[in-house]
Amino acid sequence: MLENETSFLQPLAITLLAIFLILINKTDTILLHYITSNKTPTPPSPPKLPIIGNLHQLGLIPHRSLQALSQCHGPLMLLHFGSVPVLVVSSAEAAREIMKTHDLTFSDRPKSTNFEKLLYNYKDIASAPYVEYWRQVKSICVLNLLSNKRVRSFRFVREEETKTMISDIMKSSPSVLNLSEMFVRLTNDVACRVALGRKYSDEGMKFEGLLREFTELLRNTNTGDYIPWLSWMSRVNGLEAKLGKVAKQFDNFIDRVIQEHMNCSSKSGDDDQKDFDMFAAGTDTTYIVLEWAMTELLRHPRVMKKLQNEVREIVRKGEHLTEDDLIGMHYLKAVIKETLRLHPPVPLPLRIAVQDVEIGGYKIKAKTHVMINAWQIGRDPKLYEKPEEFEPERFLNSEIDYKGNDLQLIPFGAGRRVCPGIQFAMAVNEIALANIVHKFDWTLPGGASGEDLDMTESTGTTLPRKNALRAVAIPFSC
Ligand code: HEM
Repeated sequence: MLENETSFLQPLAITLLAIFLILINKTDTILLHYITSNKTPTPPSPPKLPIIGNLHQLGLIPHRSLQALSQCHGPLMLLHFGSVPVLVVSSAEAAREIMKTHDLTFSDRPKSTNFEKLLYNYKDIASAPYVEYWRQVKSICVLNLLSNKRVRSFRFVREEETKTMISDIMKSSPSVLNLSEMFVRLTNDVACRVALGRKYSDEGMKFEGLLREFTELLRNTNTGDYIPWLSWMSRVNGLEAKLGKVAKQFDNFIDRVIQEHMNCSSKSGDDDQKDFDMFAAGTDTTYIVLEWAMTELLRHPRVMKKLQNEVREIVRKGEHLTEDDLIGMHYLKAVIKETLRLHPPVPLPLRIAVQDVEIGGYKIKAKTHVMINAWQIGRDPKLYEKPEEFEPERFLNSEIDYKGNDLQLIPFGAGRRVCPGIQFAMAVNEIALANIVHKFDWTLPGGASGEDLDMTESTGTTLPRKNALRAVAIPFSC
């Protein structure tokens, strides 16, 4: 019986073992198939060179070179700047994935030696890591300086400084004016008065020169950030020494400001810390809007005339233009919006992935830098008719806004790290532009035509004109 049973069990055991082995083999194959078919690809990449990766493809005007590359490789492409992977985002849908859907994953900023040296080891809001410190300083800054209420309360500063600019223009008419310089001074003076209690431009070129060097250094990138073993270059080419010098001078300046505040017992040292961003993020962007708006108006006499008509109808000649008058100036707002679409002062806002994530079917690894091509998105023919034309009318009856809700227009970014200075910047720009076109008619030096106006863009993280904008003001007489 037992023998019989054994003889029955033996083939059964062999059969079971065989089934088991087949199953294992099958499971293995299924698993392998699953793994291979589920292996998420990385975004398309143009071929790269050893050591420098794709850095050579950036050219002098990166947002334009990246636009050309994305036309071959798509709205999500992976480049390598030296050893650093950089995801370049070139469509509104892809930007939505980064700045809205996966905002938390991309809530950090890449490190930069220049920011580290100039901004007290990332103590400013714009480059601070996404931690409690960032949350606190951003809310202090918004509460004290940038909320709607606070921005409204600084109205008299904007009106006074605009008046000073208009009277300077009046004095120099009909000579050729450097408008770029005037716009820089206006925005710096407003920012200094609001954040530091007084302006410093009346101390002559020393302060303005320091601010210029400071913002230029922040605009530039350091080779060592992308190719670490080449970081010695900044010692040889003088960049490190310059960073040290400017950081020291800026530190002395801030010390002086704090001392002045303490003497007046009006502000605490902590309060002054939040003020750095007024220079780092605020002034090097706001004036750029005025610069390009006037450039486009000089190139498009039809738009200039239409804007002047609107402003001059609301505020008659000889009357004083105030912020109350801006409410009805819809064309003015459309002109500024159109300027922000074509010339976003920060063309390539930067983020960094804090963890692995899948975007648009592609795998993005933690620590990948992200560049959102806001400049290209604003010129996307799928989103805008005749995208290269300056036509403020497109925004007259449009709901599209620039506050970060409509990803097709993101000059101020979007999501958690959106710019908190939108109201501040727009308030300065609107009153300044309205006054400039209200009080003067404008021509180009030597009677040049608008079509001949040089449109070359500067290079760097912000996008001013390469060459200063010069024009002639003729006081409006009838
Ligand atoms: C037209 C003028 C301005 C433009 C176009 C602009 C643009 C931007 C952009 C694109 C960002 C990055 C947003 C993102 O990553 O999503 C940013 C961040 C920032 N901006 Fe502005 N900005 C302007 C004016 C200002 C002003 C006037 C201030 C302050 C007075 C300011 C303060 C900041 C700060 C503190 C951040 C960092 C926010 C963060 O990282 O959480 N900006 N800005």
